[in-house]
Amino acid sequence: MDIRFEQAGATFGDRVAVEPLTLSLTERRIAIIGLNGSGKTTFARMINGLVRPTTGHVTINGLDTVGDGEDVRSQVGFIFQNPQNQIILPILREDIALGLKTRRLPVAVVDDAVEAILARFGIEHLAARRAHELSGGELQLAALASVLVTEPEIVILDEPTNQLDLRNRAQVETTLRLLDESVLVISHDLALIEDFDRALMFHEGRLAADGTPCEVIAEYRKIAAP
Ligand SMILES: Nc1ncnc2c1ncn2[C@@H]1O[C@H](COP(=O)(O)OP(=O)(O)OP(=O)(O)O)[C@@H](O)[C@H]1O
Repeated sequence: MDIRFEQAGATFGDRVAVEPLTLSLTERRIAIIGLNGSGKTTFARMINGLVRPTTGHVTINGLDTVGDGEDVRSQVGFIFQNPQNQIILPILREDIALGLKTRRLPVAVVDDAVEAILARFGIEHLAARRAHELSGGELQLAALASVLVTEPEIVILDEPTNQLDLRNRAQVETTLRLLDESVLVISHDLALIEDFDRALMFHEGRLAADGTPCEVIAEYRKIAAP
């Protein structure tokens, strides 16, 4: 994977959410940390084109997030802070199949892919369940399955362990550890990201630290200290 920001920044009205920055991300597991409102989600949304840069360019494997938006979104899966907002169809199996059906793939291909992803996450028993009945952890895994079934190269997760109990948190943590895809994780859960390949810290819209999780977490503790 090759994510490049070239003097790319984002403003909403006169509010600067992400100041223009230039960087290249090629590591497989990247963490994004920082205080509330520091620009993490905006930065992540710029990667799949959900937020267009107001200055500069963002490219993913050479594709521009604005000019090649559709191709970019097929390469970058995004799992939102509240996975319940992501599940569209009531029955989980149908929801997981949706992303493939919109690509007009043959039914047998869709069915095989859905069964494979359910098995990969060990959630076959949830396939016929209604999404609104699922627990937070089950829903988090279901949202991951719905995104990964379309085989994106990069997966972005916005606070994947937020509001999860210890058991569900461990389940999601293990799942993340075993993913083959490149992952970018926004998290306030520092234990989750401590063995990642690289960490970025945002502060007041600026990329304020970039290095190993150990180095960046130390910077974060400094700015978070009262
Ligand atoms: N759609 C929007 N319209 C206006 N302002 C926005 C919008 N999205 C984000 N902002 C502002 O941009 C800044 C950065 O927000 P962002 O959601 O990127 O922060 P964050 O670091 O992800 O925060 P948190 O940890 O609380 O989720 C904030 O001041 C926020 O109010």
